[in-house]
Amino acid sequence: MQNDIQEVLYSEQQIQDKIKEMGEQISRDFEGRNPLVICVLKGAFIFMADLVKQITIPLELDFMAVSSYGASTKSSGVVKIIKDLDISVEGRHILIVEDIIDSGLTLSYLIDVLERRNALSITVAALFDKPARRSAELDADYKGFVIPDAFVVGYGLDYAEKYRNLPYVGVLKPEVYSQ
Ligand SMILES: O=P(O)(O)OC[C@H]1O[C@H](OP(=O)(O)OP(=O)(O)O)[C@H](O)[C@@H]1O
Ligand code: HPA
Ligand SMILES: [Mg+2]
Repeated sequence: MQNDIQEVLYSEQQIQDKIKEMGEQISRDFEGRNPLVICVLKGAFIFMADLVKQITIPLELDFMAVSSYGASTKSSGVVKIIKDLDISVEGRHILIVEDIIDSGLTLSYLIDVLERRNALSITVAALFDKPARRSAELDADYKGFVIPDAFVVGYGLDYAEKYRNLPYVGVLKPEVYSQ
């Protein structure tokens, strides 16, 4: 697995330090709002677990699974809901937790769905932002790292379902996906 990585972008420690800062800021901003924190599976599962441990105010959490990449490094453009939420978003302050915003299609689709379900407010926390590839106009309210235009894996992020369990985030060697 390590042999398929061209370069480590962020170490486990750098990621944890950033998440601590994000959690502190979120705790201050959401005081008294009992947010419903939504994890966008599968990619955000590790970030979600680490982030909520750094949030010190009461919250509820739920999970939604969406997919648009499959075994490709480019978005199919079609976002599919694989698992929907259990808790109603109506009248709730929502914090969407995403691992990465790339084209922005997943997030714009999700925001649209949650607005139509009458969420009171929708805020986004994304660990990685890859602005070079954006086709939908949006940005995260809480952002970890802005990354270059490369396909990254690890810390929840996959290529064809592999590499999610790497504790750091790195750039995948192009020969791994172009062969
Ligand atoms: O901004 P976008 O171009 O839409 O890309 C970002 C989305 O793509 C990935 O999910 P993916 O569809 O690969 O599903 P996964 O989380 O199960 O890997 C990632 O986890 C984000 O949810
Ligand atoms: N890596 C893994 N999954 C992704 C990426 C990426 O760079 N962009 C969107 N989904
Ligand atoms: Mg994926």
